[in-house]
Amino acid sequence: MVDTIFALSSGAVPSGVAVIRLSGPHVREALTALIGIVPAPRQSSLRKLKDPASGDVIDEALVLFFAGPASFTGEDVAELQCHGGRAVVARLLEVLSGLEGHRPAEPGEFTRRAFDRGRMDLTEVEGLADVIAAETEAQRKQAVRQMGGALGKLYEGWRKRLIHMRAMVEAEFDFADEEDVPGSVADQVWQQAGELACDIQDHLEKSRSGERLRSGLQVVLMGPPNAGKSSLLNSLAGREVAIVTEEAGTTRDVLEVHLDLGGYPVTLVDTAGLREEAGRVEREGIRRAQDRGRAADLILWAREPGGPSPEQAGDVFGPVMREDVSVWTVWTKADLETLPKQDSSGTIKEIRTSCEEDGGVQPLLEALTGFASEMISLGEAPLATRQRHRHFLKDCSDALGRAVTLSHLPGELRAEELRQAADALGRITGRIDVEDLLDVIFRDFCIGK
Ligand SMILES: Nc1nc2c(ncn2[C@@H]2O[C@H](COP(=O)(O)OP(=O)(O)OP(=O)(O)O)[C@@H](O)[C@H]2O)c(=O)[nH]1
Ligand SMILES: [K+]
Ligand SMILES: [Mg+2]
Repeated sequence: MVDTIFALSSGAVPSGVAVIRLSGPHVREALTALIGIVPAPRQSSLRKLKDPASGDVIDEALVLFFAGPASFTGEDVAELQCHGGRAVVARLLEVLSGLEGHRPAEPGEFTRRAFDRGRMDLTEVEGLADVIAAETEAQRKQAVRQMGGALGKLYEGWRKRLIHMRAMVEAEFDFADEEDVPGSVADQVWQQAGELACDIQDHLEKSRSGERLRSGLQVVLMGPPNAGKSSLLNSLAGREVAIVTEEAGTTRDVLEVHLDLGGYPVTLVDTAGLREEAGRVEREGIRRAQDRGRAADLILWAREPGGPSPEQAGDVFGPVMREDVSVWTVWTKADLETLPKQDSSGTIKEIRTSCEEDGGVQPLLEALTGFASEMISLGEAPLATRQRHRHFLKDCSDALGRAVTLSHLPGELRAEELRQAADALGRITGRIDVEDLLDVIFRDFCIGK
């Protein structure tokens, strides 16, 4: 028989209320041991929780019982909403450990059981993890949508269409000798397959948006030592995160803050000033700065009056630049000197800032917010949110592309490509062989979920 698992599902104690959750075949026994009865399902009742060994009252709690399979995990589930005192929670967990067939849950194990019993597909599981991790409004929206099944439904719909197409093609093989089957069924199928290929390609192209929203945009501050990068980070974050001194080479490690810009998540990264001659520690800092720059969605080049442009920075910055990443020039210390006339060609974005003036970084904040909303366009259609989705979507799109374009191949081979395309989608939702992926996906969860 499977174990009954239990865990503290609410946050750190002490807290006003703590929720201890149980799931498994012995939940009814546990309730009988603790409160003397199994309460009616889905109705909360106030009960005294007693240690079954001594009869000692541990706490008073609201007790909820969900009879399987109509529960989160599909098993019998109970929730004990007790007071969130350390001793209360510790004692309850200890008592539960002592009960026959009970053990503490592993991270993500409740959700794993829900998945194993078909209560959720993998995209819903991932959506749930994202709801728990969401830090901004746009992230929350996307996660709730995915948890509600929008993405899984989209993929399942496509998969069903592919299965249907394949059935049509194969039916035609079976009836190929018979006169009364119209020869154009397969032609229609290949046309539908072509349309679906376009839909999937379109979805794939937008997938970066969903991934960016999930993980946050990476905006990296770079520039020569003393350009004012750390001061900018502090001003944008509204708190003293980084050390600022007049000494060139103050920042060595990479520092980051999470900003919520109009609901969009932005990770702002401060880095060591770039220069050719540097000591050992600083050189390592510069290497790390270059690594972060290479992974950036946007680089803010900090330039004080008289300082070098990105192009003038030479070998320390040159290798960091990529075709597809924007670099903005952020003029710093604008309170000190009148800035040179700005480049009006429109090819490079230039923004004036000062950390010594009220509202001196406001234009930069606004520009960043605009950039984030452009990079992450959250429309009505659900977006792929993980590299994993993109990987299998690409497999699907490739197989479908072959099925559609290789019209000189025998129908059997083209039908096989349709099967592979459908299977790739099934791997995203977890409908087919994803055993190797499950540990990775559930590992991200906290205990109690
Ligand atoms: N007047 C004025 N001084 C500034 C401004 N921003 C930064 N400074 C000063 O410039 C100096 C360097 O600032 P930092 O923020 O440490 O510069 P950094 O680019 O992080 O320097 P490193 O970490 O050493 O590469 C400090 O003395 C700051 O007080 C500004 O907007 N106006
Ligand atoms: K400095
Ligand atoms: Mg610094």
